[in-house]
Amino acid sequence: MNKIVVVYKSKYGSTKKYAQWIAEESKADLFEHSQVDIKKLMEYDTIVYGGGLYVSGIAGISVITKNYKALKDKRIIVFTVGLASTDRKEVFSPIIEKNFSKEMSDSIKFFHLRGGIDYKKLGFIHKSMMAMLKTVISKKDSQELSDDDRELLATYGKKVDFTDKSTLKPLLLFLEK
Ligand SMILES: Cc1cc2nc3c(=O)[nH]c(=O)nc-3n(C[C@H](O)[C@H](O)[C@H](O)COP(=O)(O)O)c2cc1C
Repeated sequence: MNKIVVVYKSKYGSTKKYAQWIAEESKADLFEHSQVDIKKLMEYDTIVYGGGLYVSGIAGISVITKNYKALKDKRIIVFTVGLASTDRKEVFSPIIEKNFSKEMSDSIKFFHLRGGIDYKKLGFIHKSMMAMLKTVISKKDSQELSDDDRELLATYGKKVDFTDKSTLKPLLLFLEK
């Protein structure tokens, strides 16, 4: 039997929502990342890890990367949840390079999903970081702006939610294999 576990770290809830959907659809066990250790993870054949993106870091990913030696013969799937649109591979290659060794990235299967942001709910540090990012983007020439830059400027200070269950289809199909 293929025993599946979904583990996630979510600061504001988007990653948690996707993790719950995946666990429901694949009848997997579900844990917040602080509830698992290597002993728990070793009980499963397939590990799905989801983390929110914060300045290109994947929240809580060390539970996989630090334990990779013990986990490497398992099927590992990592999904990231961020604001950036997910159709541009060039955005995600550096994120994978930053968070994983070559050995890890060759054997882990990655999926990228869109989350959301509610500026009212951001903590002080995150609010300041987003304000700095807005300042940097605002200084760019308009020809230099990416679609994501334009979207950030248009939605800055507001609430946006791009979470969409249907975007999980490729991940769920992969899990069925
Ligand atoms: C300080 C900060 C940094 C962020 N950095 C990124 C980033 O590098 N790439 C991205 O796509 N989204 C980024 N985001 C957006 C979050 O990834 C997005 O809000 C996501 O839905 C968070 O998921 P969570 O609520 O499950 O933690 C950032 C948000 C904040 C507040």
